[in-house]
Amino acid sequence: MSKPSLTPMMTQYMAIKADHQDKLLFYRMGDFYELFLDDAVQAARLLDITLTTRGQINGEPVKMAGVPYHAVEQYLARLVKLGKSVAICEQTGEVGAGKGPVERKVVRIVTPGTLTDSALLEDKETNRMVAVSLLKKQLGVAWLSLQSGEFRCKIIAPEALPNELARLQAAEILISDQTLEKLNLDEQNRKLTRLHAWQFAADTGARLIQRYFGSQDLRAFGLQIGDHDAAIGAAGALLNYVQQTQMQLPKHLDSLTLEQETTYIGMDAATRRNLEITQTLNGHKAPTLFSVLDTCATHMGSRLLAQWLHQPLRRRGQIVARQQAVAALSSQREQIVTMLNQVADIERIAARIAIGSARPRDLSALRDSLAILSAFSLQESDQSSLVQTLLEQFPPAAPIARQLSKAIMAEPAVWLRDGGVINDGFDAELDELRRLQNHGDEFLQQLESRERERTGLSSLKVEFNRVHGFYIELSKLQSEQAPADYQRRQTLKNAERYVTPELKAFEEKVLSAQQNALAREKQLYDALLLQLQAELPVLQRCARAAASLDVLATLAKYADEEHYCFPEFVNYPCLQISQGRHPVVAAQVSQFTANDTLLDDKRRLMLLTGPNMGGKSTYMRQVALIVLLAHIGAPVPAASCTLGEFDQIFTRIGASDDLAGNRSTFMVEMSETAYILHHATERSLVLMDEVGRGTSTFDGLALAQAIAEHLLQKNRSYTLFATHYFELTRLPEQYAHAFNMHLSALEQGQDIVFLHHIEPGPASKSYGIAVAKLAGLPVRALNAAYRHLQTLEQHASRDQAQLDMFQTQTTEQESDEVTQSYTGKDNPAVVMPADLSVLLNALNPDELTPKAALTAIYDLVHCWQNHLSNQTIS
Ligand SMILES: Nc1ncnc2c1ncn2[C@@H]1O[C@H](COP(=O)(O)OP(=O)(O)OP(=O)(O)O)[C@@H](O)[C@H]1O
Repeated sequence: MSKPSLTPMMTQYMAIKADHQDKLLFYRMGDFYELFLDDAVQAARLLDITLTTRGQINGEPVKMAGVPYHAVEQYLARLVKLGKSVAICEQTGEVGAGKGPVERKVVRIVTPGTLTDSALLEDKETNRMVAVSLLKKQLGVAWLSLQSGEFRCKIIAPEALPNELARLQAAEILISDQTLEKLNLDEQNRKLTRLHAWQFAADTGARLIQRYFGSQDLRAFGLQIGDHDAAIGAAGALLNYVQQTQMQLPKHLDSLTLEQETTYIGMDAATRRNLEITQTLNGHKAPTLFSVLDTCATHMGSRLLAQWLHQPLRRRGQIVARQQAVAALSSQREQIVTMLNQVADIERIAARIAIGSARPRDLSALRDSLAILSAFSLQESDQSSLVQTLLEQFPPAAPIARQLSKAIMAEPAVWLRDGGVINDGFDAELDELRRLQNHGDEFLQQLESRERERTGLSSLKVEFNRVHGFYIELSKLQSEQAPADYQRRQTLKNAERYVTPELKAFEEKVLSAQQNALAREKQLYDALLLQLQAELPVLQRCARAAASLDVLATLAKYADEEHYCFPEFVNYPCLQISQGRHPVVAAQVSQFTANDTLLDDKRRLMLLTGPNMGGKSTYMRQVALIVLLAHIGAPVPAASCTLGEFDQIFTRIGASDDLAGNRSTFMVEMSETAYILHHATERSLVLMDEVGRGTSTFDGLALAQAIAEHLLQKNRSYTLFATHYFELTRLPEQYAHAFNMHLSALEQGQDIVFLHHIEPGPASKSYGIAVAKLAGLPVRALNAAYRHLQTLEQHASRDQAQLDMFQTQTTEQESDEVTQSYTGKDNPAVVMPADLSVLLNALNPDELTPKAALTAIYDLVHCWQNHLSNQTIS
């Protein structure tokens, strides 16, 4: 096949594209970024832009789509949200400098995990890139945020990966095909970026880490070749990827830390979802725990709050230090908020300084923010050592603020290329160039009056425009008398424009002064950025301290205004909450009923019953959210709260299909339950909401009972177990550590009033039909439901008799066998040996409909016959 004949520009395009096959290539042509061929087709579909053609290759039109350069950020943001990476190719050579197309180069690669541009980032979210590496059965995870400089790694069990990714809320996941094959990750996941396995090699990783931090030994980071190879490889892959996409390694990354499993309270992915920490179950951003609590003054504070909520601490010392800080800030909250309201997002500005993309307005905002922070003090900061440490981070920024005040104009231009960024008096050379330009006005005025006098022409004016530069203008009428040294430049309808040698010489001087001034400003600006890069650690410490102060002051508001209390931590098993509230639901309903909770070593499993809509899910989540808030050092929505030690929170709430993962609702329910039974300990909080309801009644009941028993006997976790299976409320008869509670409701005729109040003992009824009535089910259907309910209850009383016997026979050791014999409605073996007197006792003739009476007679006869035949056999 003959080689396609390409234009020089297409040849250049193809060569650049060959290095960026897996990305969309934005190829700069004048005021547009153009995409060609398949890239154009993809971009046209994803961005809804017009697909056109330009030229031909082998007789086929070349598909092309473009976006204007000034609006590129909004297009990039959309592509990145869709998980695409984009290579930005700029014109780097002089136009017309040589033969062929102007020189072009890829200057950066925009990927979901490496964003730093404020236009492409969510203000309140931390963008993290995570690398995953499996080496000899050891799974290493490393993560990095280019905006905050966070850089950490961890060794985890392979099955914990989905939970870790959920905790880190990864924007991009770097992984090799080999690792992906062995892990249970969805290959279609848009966040995956596949890299070669060699990029995760531990020895290369070690070299990159040591070189970046200028250290001789990995042990400084708590890492060791041989012990932590997978984590080292993952961290190395991240550094390499940043270098490749940013064309540099920015200097602001934190010292790499190895995170321990015991640092935070563990929460699996399902728990984070179910507790609606930063996202609702429907995928919305509000109302969530975060959206309700977040009144932070700065975006840095909001991001840190979200981070704290996803990483509740286990170390008591840290928690108590935060509690003390919140308490100390309470009386000075307004002062802090007023101050922070004037502080910009220093963390993100620092990141842009690190990669050299900070704009003039970033620096003026930084200057103002640092000046405010470094002058800030609090009177009663000595009540908390944490607050004192935070405040100590601000004064070292004062010299940077002073330097910026000297260097940057009060209100600099948006773009450096327009000039007007560097302050007057900062640089003698720049001042001189500017003087030349400004002096120009005086010169022009003098010239104008001189020429008027010389020519005696009253219409003479000296002016300037961008196209023609400086000129002398005369009206048409007087143009006849123009002196001989006036050279005509332009003819208008009513005027003539001229230049003189003197004016030309002046123009050259001014224009070159202008260009030189712009070039000098750029030089000075770049030098300033370099100086600031050396100050990055100060800036980052300042940003983090401001963010922490913001979050602590925000939490103080809840202690003051919403009557939240500080939990007390004890060294014995205890989960005691009095007058607890659900922070999100309480903010939404007009009157929230506060409720108590008490679990301890003797009360391990609460069986929670009550009508639909009675408040069971709300109550259970409220307990988990209070435990979570307690561990971020926040006050909690309760009158008092005492907590023992906690290691993990698990929830099995609600039913959702995982169609993409090829798992039915029931399968999801059981996999999540299996995970809990395998991992929960006696320090874990477990919420089980209606487990077993996804299958047939008997299977569901059998499973629910077995799961509750497992939690009681094996896991011994603090468990809240909500159920509609009333049979389960008998568990406390067998297990001393189980107890019943219910959410109360009042029945008024066929209607129901929810009290939402928790009370001891099991609920007496489920009120399902009353709730259906509230939901507006047609009267006809409701009446039919009442009739069916009556019939079913007659049958149930027979089944209940069987269950009674079944339960009295059960011992703890036999419970496994019993669960198996209790198999389901399709299995004839379900019929248990029946006791006639129990059946008869359960009958209430006054309440029987004729049909139910007939069924009861059949049952009795059947039971009697069984009894007789059993006797015959024995
Ligand atoms: N303590 C409370 N005080 C006031 N309102 C409450 C309280 N608890 C719950 N509610 C209200 O009742 C609604 C239903 O609560 P929830 O979903 O917790 O009930 P449920 O018992 O879990 O229902 P179901 O069994 O149908 O899942 C909530 O959306 C909330 O509006």
